[in-house]
Amino acid sequence: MGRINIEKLNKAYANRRKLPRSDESPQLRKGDDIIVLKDIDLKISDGEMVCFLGPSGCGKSTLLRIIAGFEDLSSGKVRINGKSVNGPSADHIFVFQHSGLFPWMTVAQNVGLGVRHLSSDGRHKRIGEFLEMVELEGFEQHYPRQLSGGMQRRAELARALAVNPDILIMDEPFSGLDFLTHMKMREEVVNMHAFIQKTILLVTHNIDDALIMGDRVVILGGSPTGVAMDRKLEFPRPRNFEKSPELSRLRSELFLMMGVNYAV
Ligand SMILES: Nc1ncnc2c1ncn2[C@@H]1O[C@H](COP(=O)(O)OP(=O)(O)OP(=O)(O)O)[C@@H](O)[C@H]1O
Repeated sequence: MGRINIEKLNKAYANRRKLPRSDESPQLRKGDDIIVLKDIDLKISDGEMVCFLGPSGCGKSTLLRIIAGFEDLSSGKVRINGKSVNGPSADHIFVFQHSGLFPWMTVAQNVGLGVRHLSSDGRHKRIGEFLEMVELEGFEQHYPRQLSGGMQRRAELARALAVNPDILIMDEPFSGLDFLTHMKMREEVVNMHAFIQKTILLVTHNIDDALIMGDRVVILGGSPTGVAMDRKLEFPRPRNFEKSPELSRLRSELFLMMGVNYAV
């Protein structure tokens, strides 16, 4: 189960830069707190795919790091399945990283990392299942350097899925991929989500990705950052902007919210 409850979450970092302060324009001094996230309230249901959008530097990654337990919050509460987060939990959460494969291990060994507790047969079966899901059967004995960038990303996805986490955290999972691989990977994540029904938190800069993939889109914004928009996406799948005027209208609305007048 992957239920997340965030209440009145605040996060501040100590300012390490020394800035001048004049009476006319008081500025932040070294040691003052910089508030990054303010009063974030979110309830995420088990199995929901939530896409987070927001301007660069607004605190999307910080929020996910706090949920994953890698970072402390300054005040407020984050609960996963009713329990307060106190540090990373490998049982519940898997953070999908690109370039996360170990180069000295084969694809099968990399994918099998999180399932070492299974018997040899069980491990073999699990590795096979997920390599098949990401269409990498036949590449078990390859090393990461022998795979294309897109194949490496799919192997990383198989590794994340093999762990069978309650919550999968993906911070810009498609960055650096070419257009077609990006589209394919996006489709794979949507299909995979429909199949495994796990909670997925995905940070992206790409409005189309959020609208095509998410069960819900959360836009972070403002200064300090709060939840600027939280919208359920109840559009049927596969989603298509051309066939759904309503989805297309929402797309234009989001582009405007992000400061772009003409969505292309
Ligand atoms: N360890 C840290 N110490 C001080 N400030 C930090 C630290 N980590 C992040 N910040 C600041 O917190 C803010 C939010 O950073 P974060 O990386 O969460 O933003 P983001 O929305 O994920 O950005 P991007 O979209 O560019 O990846 C930024 O202003 C950043 O400089």
